[in-house]
Amino acid sequence: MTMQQAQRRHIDTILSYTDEGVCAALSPESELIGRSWKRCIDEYGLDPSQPRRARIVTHQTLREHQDSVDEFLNVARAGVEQLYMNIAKLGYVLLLTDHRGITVQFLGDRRSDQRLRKAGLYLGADWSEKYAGTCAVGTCIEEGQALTCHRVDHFDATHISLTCTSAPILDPLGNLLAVLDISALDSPDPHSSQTFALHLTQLYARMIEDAYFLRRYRNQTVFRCDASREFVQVNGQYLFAIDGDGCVEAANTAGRSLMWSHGNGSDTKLTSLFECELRDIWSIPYDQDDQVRAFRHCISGNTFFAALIQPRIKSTAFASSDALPTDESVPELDALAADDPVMRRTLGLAKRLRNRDVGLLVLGETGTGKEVLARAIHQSSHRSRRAFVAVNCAAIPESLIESELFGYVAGAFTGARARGMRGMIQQADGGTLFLDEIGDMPLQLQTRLLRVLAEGEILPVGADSPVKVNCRVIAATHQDLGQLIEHGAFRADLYYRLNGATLRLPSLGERADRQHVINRVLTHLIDQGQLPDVRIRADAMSALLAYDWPGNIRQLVNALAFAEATCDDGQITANDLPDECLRDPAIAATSVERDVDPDESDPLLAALKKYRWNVSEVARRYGVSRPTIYRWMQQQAIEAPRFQSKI
Ligand SMILES: Nc1ncnc2c1ncn2[C@@H]1O[C@H](COP(=O)(O)OP(=O)(O)OP(=O)(O)O)[C@@H](O)[C@H]1O
Repeated sequence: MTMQQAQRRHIDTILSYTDEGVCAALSPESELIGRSWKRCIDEYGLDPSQPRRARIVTHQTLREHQDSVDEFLNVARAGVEQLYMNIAKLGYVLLLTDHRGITVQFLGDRRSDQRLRKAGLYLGADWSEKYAGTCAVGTCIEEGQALTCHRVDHFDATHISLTCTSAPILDPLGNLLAVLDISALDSPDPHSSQTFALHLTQLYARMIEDAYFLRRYRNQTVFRCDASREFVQVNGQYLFAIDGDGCVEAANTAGRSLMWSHGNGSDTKLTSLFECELRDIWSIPYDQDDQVRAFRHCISGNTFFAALIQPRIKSTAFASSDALPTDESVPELDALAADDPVMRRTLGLAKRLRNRDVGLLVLGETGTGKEVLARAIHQSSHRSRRAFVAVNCAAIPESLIESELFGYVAGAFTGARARGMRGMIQQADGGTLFLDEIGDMPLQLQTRLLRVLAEGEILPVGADSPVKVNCRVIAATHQDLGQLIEHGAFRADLYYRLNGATLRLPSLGERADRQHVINRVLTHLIDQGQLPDVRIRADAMSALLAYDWPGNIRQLVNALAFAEATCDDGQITANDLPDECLRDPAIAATSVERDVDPDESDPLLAALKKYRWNVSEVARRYGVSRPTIYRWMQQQAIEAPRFQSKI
């Protein structure tokens, strides 16, 4: 049969499948192929009688797809090349696609270039099911499992001479990251000829996935275990990145399946997965020959052998407050809190990491003091003699942020300074770069920033050669970066690069040491010459402690400045505080109303009359400040009678 005849026959098969919903050519185990054909017809509206040419995306689009998995591609390279060496002689080519099915890496025989390109076995080829129809990559993406799409399993008649085998590669959180595929232009007829290809592809996909996992969690302790004592160190199947309390922060696919078998997908402690105590885990020696210990799995009762993989930066693995001493005194950091448990933990971690070059991510609501913490870390570190450069990614217009951050050379663009400009990253050389509101950094710049962090060099706008920089990066945000990653607005690899450790700042309303913060902020404002020497009286302190501070420490700073401007004799009383810091005025009003003239329809006017237009007294009764009473009077057009005091 000629190729044309075979294609014609295939089109007929699919058309009859469309009409009858069954196909004798599909074996029962091809249920998944049948489902994909159905999707092609019902969901994507593909027409089997109109075979499509392979779609190769433009160079620019390819770059964008490659950039989005940049760090992963670096890790995957060795595994991909090794697999290709094993299969090239058998006539296979290798494709690595991103999670959308775009081929971001390709290894094939140059001599067959033309044929491969035509068949879509090429860099930049789009193998999404939506475009290419049923195929190994696209169907693997949709079904989330490894498969072989052999010859007439393909939907599109152009592909029926191909045999393709794909396996998914997941990131440490279980999301699809990439698809590994091996394909051949020609192959023997039986489907079973590809069984070995399927096993090999799955094996390498797992190896690459694990290499990426270990890379991502290189700064953390990884608990690696396997049913075989001999294999655990070379190729242990189950990987768990753990913190100092033995909590699992991430697991590879095999590890996750062990957790699920436990009926607990997240928040699992190793001590509830295996019959052991925390000290049994930490007593596994890192540096001795016999590094393996046996543990019994709680559910199955099976024995697993475990080893620990040491973090590259030891201290980040010991997030637990009892794993390392935290009583070291670091005045710059100690000053930020008194007795609040969350702050104690945060500052303990900051102390341990202040002299490490690991990226830090500071999380907290707006105004909780993220920049203040970043400065304190810088001041207490060996970088303190060099610059601390703060960049607010949300405040710089998108059009300027690139040149502000990376700088530019003379004549780089119209309007540029004649001598060029050193960007903020370069200004922070030797010191600390604080990237505030990192969640607002445009995606394209995230890619460039990732390179800076990975390679320690920047390329100013318009420059030919990169410049070396060595700065410690502390990033901060009040946004949920996990959600931004899910919506494609933030790069997962940048997140992991920035997040060597997370430092959380509680909101002011939650802090057990609010009084310390209030006193410290006041002292700070006075020391800085921003306020004269004032004192907070007890009634004001009670009100400040009772308030929930939605604007956190920034709001506190403003409230104290306001109160100082209103107070007499350098003493801040409750009356001097802004309204919002006091009791709800409506509630206050009801208590005032009780003892004023019931015939007066306006309670404020009644109160003013009752207290002989003594605004301070009325304010005190309402529990608000004098300016508030004046504002209310203005709003209600109430005018105080002239010479009231003489009446
Ligand atoms: N421990 C502190 N002592 C004195 N002042 C503080 C302290 N923490 C924060 N502040 C003050 O509170 C204000 C807000 O602090 P900062 O800018 O660090 O908050 P932030 O969390 O970075 O805010 P944003 O999310 O809006 O960027 C600043 O005026 C800062 O000086």
